[in-house]
Amino acid sequence: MMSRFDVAAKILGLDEDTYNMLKSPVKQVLVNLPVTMDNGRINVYEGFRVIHNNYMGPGKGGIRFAMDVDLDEVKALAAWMTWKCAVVNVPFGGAKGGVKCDPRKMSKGELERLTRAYTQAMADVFGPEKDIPAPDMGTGQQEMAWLMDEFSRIKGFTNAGVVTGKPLVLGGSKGRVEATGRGVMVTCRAALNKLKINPANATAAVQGFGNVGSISAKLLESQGIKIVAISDISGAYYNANGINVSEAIAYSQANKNSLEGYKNAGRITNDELLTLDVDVLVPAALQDVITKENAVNIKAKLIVEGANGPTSANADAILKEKGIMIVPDILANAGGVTVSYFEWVQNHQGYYWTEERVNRRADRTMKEAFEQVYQASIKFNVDMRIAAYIVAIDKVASTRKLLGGF
Ligand SMILES: NC(=O)C1=CN([C@@H]2O[C@H](COP(=O)(O)OP(=O)(O)OC[C@H]3O[C@@H](n4cnc5c(N)ncnc54)[C@H](O)[C@@H]3O)[C@@H](O)[C@H]2O)C=CC1
Ligand SMILES: O=C(O)CCC(=O)C(=O)O
Repeated sequence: MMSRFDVAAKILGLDEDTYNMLKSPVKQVLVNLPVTMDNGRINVYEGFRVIHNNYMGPGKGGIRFAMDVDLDEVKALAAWMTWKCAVVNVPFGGAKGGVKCDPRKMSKGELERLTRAYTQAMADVFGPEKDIPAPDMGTGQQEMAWLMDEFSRIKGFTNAGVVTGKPLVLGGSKGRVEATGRGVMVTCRAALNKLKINPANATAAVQGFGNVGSISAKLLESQGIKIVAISDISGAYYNANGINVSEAIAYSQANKNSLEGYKNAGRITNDELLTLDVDVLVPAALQDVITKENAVNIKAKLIVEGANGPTSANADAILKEKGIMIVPDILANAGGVTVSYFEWVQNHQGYYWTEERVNRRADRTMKEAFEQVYQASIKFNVDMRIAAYIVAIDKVASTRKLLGGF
């Protein structure tokens, strides 16, 4: 995060005071969460919440349940949220949370107790006008429902706007589940258009088959793009004739959210998927999967980053040299936070929008953001990632100057 920030800040001529204010998080909270397990023992989990910045509005960002979460990762993810919200003009600052745990090895009851313990510990941090969490890796609608319930109990009244990505019956927004993948599809189409590649003749490989990966694959397929490879933590699956994504989703759902044993494709590794001869590569699982080691072998003409931080900083230069266009994470996956913002607006209005309205507004936001970043890349003669940082840092820095107060 910092290496890209530094490049963009230098091009923008950011003054040292503003640079110093933007580079560090405004708040970092670390908690230990004792949780009674089903066997009666107590496990203590480490939890984090970082608010990177709140100049543009309350903190906003997901909660990650994963074994490798640590403070450094959450700090980077929170900063990315600041830049992401600015790129799509969502009036929020950046935040992120995490709990070091393996949700796949926990029962539903254990996950509920953990989510409630985390919410209790963060009750003074969260708030609809302060810091608004959402789902990220390892969490989804159910965790958001528990979080809303626990927060509402603590505050003594129903508080829907404290969290987004909720189930519809609790004040969730239509279109939020699909929003991140939809944004990937919209920005992918915009990029293919610039590259003069017809989607009907294009092939794609998608890494990760959770919320972002599976829906990106499904929506890219709906645009005529042939999905030749998909993957999840169990491995990667390749079929040169195209994978039927709806069928793969149904298989995964019936198989405890795993593609393990998926038969209608040959087995390859997650690393092999990244270097397939395809037009579009969508990394939609983990960070740092595209490295300086494998970047030289990447054959895709376009990378659309569904995941946060999938490309390491030193791989960028190699990809640029190879002429590969990247739609960077802070643009490509911003459809999720855009519809989270719409959800928060609907919670405040107490009036709920149709799916058609949500999608139309989100698509427009994503197309406009793509074009703004694309134009900045031409104006400053930089790649799309640095252009996105330039657009975002400029907005946040100008807001800081208007706020004054020093
Ligand atoms: N859910 C959302 O709305 C948003 C998510 N993101 C980012 O997208 C990425 C994926 O998030 P979600 O889809 O929400 O998570 P998820 O938990 O729904 O799915 C994660 C997927 O990654 C796979 N995976 C895990 N370890 C893997 C490995 N070593 N190799 C290959 N695949 C592996 C899992 O099997 C699963 O299919 C993360 O980087 C997240 O921060 C970004 C913006 C919004
Ligand atoms: O929907 C949101 O508020 C944030 C989602 C998120 O964590 C992300 O975009 O990385």
